[in-house]
Amino acid sequence: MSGKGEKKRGDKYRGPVMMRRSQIDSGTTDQRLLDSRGPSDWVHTDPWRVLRIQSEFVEGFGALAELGPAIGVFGSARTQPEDPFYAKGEEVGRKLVEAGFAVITGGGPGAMEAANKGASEAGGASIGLGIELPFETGLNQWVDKGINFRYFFARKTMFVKYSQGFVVLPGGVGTLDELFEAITLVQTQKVTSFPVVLMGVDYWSGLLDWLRDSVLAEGKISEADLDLFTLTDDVDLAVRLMVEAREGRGPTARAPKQPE
Ligand SMILES: C/C(=C\CNc1ncnc2c1ncn2[C@@H]1O[C@H](COP(=O)(O)O)[C@@H](O)[C@H]1O)CO
Repeated sequence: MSGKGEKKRGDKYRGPVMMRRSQIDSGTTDQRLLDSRGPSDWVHTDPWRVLRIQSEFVEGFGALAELGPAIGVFGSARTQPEDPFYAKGEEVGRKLVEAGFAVITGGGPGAMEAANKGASEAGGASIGLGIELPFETGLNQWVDKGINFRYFFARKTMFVKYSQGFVVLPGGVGTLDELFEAITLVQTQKVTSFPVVLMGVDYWSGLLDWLRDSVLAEGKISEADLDLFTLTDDVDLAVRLMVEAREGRGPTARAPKQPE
């Protein structure tokens, strides 16, 4: 080597960094990594968390990239196997698979387990996006591919990115959160052609009545927003709406937002 960039005896390189005189430190990068037993407070800092968050996106995208068309199924973690909606969840999972969809759930117990069971027994892709909770439940036994998330928001991104529609079985706050997340994304046209089916007429009617009688009446939503979901007990109808959306002939398709 010659000229300005000439490598001199005594120069020390660490990767692309050259050090001379007082800047030279001892040992190798490997040694510093493997030998260090310093304070560990930094693992609880936000910059470190950002890397963990990033890794959840990387793992999620990597695991689901080749999934093919999928439908998210939400519903109560507390639905017991003897509840009629457990059987309904199984039917939803099975019929979605028969229509060529993968099934994505929260990977937990109850309605999630039911949908995973139906999907797995039908020989389809049964996916569970688990979430770390203070009361650990783990992935249900019918999840055939599972990812465990620390962060709800990373997990939610996976649901929306890899699902082409949602079927929502009766549930509590977790289910309502997922339902309204989906509806917000459709209403604001962040996602298009995205059917959302509320399964269980008796269970969900009160919510729809309130949306119409209070929220719409007070001008907080528009009439068209009430058409963003379909209320039914009919699993075949739910699946048909998903198929129609996949084929681009769904009633839920809204004009895509103009590029900014
Ligand atoms: C409450 C119990 C277990 C909780 N375990 C969960 N595992 C995975 N995902 C969950 C869990 N709890 C809630 N979720 C998510 O929210 C929805 C269900 O919430 P809900 O409040 O029960 O309606 C569900 O779709 C998940 O994505 C032990 O019984």
